[in-house]
Amino acid sequence: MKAGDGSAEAKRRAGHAAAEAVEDGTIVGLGTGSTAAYAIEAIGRAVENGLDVHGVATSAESAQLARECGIALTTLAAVDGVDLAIDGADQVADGDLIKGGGAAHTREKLIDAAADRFLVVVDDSKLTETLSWPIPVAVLQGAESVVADRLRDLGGEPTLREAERKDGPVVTDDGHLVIDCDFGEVDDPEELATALSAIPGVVEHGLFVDLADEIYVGSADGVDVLR
Ligand SMILES: O=C[C@H](O)[C@H](O)[C@H](O)COP(=O)(O)O
Repeated sequence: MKAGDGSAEAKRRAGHAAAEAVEDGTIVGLGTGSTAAYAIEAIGRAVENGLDVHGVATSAESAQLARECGIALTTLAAVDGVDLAIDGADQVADGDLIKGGGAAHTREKLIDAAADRFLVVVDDSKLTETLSWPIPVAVLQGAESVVADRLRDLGGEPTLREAERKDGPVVTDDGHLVIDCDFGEVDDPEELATALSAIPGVVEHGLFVDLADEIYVGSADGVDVLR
């Protein structure tokens, strides 16, 4: 499940601009998805030219790309902190995000929230007035039907995410299932985020409230940075 239909050029611009914020000797959170991939590739080119960084990957996908790009990897457990994280988003409204279109939001939130500075990279198709994209909710295996009932109690329409080119549901890098829950327009993201986090069996949800420090928005004209 993927959001938006932004141009590759707009994504590339956002990813490359954010990668310029990476400083020598730092620990960098490496986001997941097609836009974050442009940032990872740009960091990789900087590493080839002598930049010394260690990456903390938010998914198997970003770890693989980082290795291909020559970026040394470490883990959250092995470092004192993350200096900067660069990650994509499926929808952005008033600085809040919906993430998890690639089912990576659990590790993404852990690493993005741990970073001193969290840069979001999106193309301009992701910007909206009010968040309304179905919210990805990672759940423990076996908890999907009780969590779905609780999501309906909150006014949502839950759908278990089905895998492509595999029978059955999507299983995340950490072995969880994903329910995409449509709440329509989310007027109070913080209230909904708190309610989702309180459901037993929910591992993590894709509402990222008040976490982003800067949002790099790529478009046909260039890059705007929203703070
Ligand atoms: O789980 C996936 C992540 O949250 C991605 O960062 C998000 O889906 C955006 O991906 P893309 O840049 O490919 O639209």
